[in-house]
Amino acid sequence: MYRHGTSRINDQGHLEIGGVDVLDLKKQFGTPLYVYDIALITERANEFVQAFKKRNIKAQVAYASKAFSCVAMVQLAKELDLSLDVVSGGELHTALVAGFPVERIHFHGNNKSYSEIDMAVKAEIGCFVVDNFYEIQLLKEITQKHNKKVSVLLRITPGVEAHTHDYISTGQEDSKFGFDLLSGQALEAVQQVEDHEFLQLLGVHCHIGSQIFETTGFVMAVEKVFSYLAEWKEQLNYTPQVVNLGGGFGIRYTKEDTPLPVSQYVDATINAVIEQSEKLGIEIPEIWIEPGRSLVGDAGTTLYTIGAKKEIPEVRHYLSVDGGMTDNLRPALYQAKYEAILANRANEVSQETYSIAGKCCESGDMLIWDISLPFGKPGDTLAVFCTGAYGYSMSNNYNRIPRPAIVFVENGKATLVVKRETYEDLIQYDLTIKGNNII
Ligand SMILES: Cc1ncc(COP(=O)(O)O)c(C=O)c1O
Ligand SMILES: N[C@@H](CCCC[NH3+])C(=O)O
Repeated sequence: MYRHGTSRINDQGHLEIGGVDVLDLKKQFGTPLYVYDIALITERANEFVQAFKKRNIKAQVAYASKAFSCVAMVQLAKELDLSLDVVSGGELHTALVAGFPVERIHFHGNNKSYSEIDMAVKAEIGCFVVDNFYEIQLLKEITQKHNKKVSVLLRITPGVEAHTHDYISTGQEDSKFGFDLLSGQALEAVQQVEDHEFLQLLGVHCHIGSQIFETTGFVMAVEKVFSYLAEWKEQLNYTPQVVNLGGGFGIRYTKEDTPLPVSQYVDATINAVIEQSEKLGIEIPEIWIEPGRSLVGDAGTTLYTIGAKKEIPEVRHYLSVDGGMTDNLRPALYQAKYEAILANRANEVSQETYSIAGKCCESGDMLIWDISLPFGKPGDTLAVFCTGAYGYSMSNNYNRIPRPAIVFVENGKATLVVKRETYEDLIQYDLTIKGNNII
């Protein structure tokens, strides 16, 4: 077993995370269950923060809460001195309820609604990452209405294609996100923001994609951004206070993945920003980044109970679990790969190649296509690793399956932070038809 954070096999041959035997977690909270290793999230956050501190660079490390948002996670991000990236009214509401310092909240999104912007302006959040002209227009109206100034970063599409799955690369020119550079849209946006009394232009933002294993894309993005900053300096005498390079730092899901140490990503971007600033003759701007997956991905493990088995001789051996694409959409959406073990017999030798099926009425609801495990039987506990990012946050109720509970584990203690959904929760918005009356 590859060791993630505090995970280990204990004397009973069970998987243990954060000093807690996962079979005790199963007994107490049931399955499927998302388990988060808090020491590992803390370690990752510190790695990012220290990588900037070491270089004496002014920075903000904003946790991209789309990766995993719930009140307890946002509270943890606050404790870890991170900033917070939100992309919707819902994520913003979670942050406000969690008491996250508003000045460190950054609001993203390619189609923020009037009411979402209104909510954020009233809350006096730290900055808007503005995506398009419609949003500039809404911001003008809403800031004027409340007589409040807001800080703005302009999101641009740098035209850099990161080597990742098509659906998760966002920096290429043909993207729904951000202002286009080539056509002059970005320059026009700078002018519009600069000219408005309630909008303060802090700088630029770009994000080239997700699950990236090399530094080249980030360096190229910096070079591209600065080539345009040169133009803006010359034409508008504008220099940025902040350059935000987004998130996207890859993690190890399986042995095919080869992520770099956090400091290597950070150092490469710092070096590129310093080099380009010197070339341009401007003060080094603050560098902001937005890691999501790399802060919480490998800290999450999902526990399932194995139920049905189906053996098709010489074709495939299926093991079905009590969750699937409802709690982890990534295999179905991106053909994402995961590693897993039998958590109740973790020392036993693998004897069989299995395919792990979810319980949804969907042939594509497969969590893992091929994995070697000891002989599996109903009641065994399967632990799937690295499910901490975009698992719970993309979970759904397909087939009216309730969402799992979430526990945080640390120093031998487990804390329930999100309750398991119930069947009653599932029908809470349903109205009953009686005769012609909906009640
Ligand atoms: C603008 C922006 N920032 C940050 C992130 C977080 O990315 P990741 O979870 O890959 O670090 C994303 C998602 O790709 C994003 O779109
Ligand atoms: N949800 C995606 C990443 C999208 C990142 C957000 N821009 C994933 O699971 O990998």
